[in-house]
Amino acid sequence: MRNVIEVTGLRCRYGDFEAVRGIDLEVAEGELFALLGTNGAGKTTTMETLEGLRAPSAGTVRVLGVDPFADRDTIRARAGIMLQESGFPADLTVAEMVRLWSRDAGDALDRLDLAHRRDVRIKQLSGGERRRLDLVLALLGRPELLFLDEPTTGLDPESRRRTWDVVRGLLAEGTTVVLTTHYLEEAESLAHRLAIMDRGAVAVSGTLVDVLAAQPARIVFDMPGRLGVEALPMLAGDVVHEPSGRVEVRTRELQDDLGVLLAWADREGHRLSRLVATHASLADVFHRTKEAA
Ligand SMILES: Nc1ncnc2c1ncn2[C@@H]1O[C@H](COP(=O)(O)OP(=O)(O)OP(=O)(O)O)[C@@H](O)[C@H]1O
Repeated sequence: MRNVIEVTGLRCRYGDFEAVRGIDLEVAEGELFALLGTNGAGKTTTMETLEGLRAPSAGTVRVLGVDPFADRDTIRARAGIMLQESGFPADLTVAEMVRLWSRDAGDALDRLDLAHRRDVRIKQLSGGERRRLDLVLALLGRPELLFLDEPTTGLDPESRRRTWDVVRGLLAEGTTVVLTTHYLEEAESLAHRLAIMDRGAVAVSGTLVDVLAAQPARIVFDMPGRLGVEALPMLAGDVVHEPSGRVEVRTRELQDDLGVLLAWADREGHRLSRLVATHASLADVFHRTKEAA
């Protein structure tokens, strides 16, 4: 698969302060790449560099085969950009704003549930509606590469799901997407590949599957009766018995340990109430990253 973005040794300075400290990134055609990190980690600075809005202090950046800062025309023609904050003319209506950008809004207003707000002035839109309008505008011209900087901040759960559906539709059509978000479940549901930044550096990166598989999975249940952990069968994972009676098994052998546990419960006639078995979440990976820092 062709790389749409290649970044090597990227550094970005604001005066004496180095916000991005030598990062490497690759984004393949047609994938969704999530750039995650704590506040101030350097995500927006990196995105702005990829979008051609900022020159790097050092390193090389290739986007769609060009240097995005030197060749902004290429980026403008082929990429859609949804910034973290947009400065729309507040007195224009939604329809006027869309016409200003393009003759053909296609069904983007419909897809993002804004068609009924066409004649409303931008200043009268709710925060969530404005965010959806940002996305509509980024989609005009059917870009092959889309930058989404915190696209669902301020959206209610239904609008967020609708936005995810739109993004999934774009991926199915072959669009490449670079996303930043503070909602880890958003990245977990959409990303093929991700990087977690911490204070200007990449702390973790890889495919979503590999990043999650690197952390132990978890089995949680209420210990039956008044049994102690010594009653449990031999498990590969570490067992923690909370005073509340809840047991947590952290394991790299989820399927095997779950099988042993269920066979034991069956044999002994126990019910494991509130049983949950789950692979690691991005939230687990994120917290580990912060603990390790
Ligand atoms: N114009 C600027 N001048 C000086 N420092 C800046 C400027 N813009 C950003 N910074 C600093 O650079 C660092 C990285 O900022 P950046 O906005 O890239 O982080 P971020 O990961 O996007 O954070 P957030 O999640 O809060 O949006 C922060 O410490 C920030 O204070």
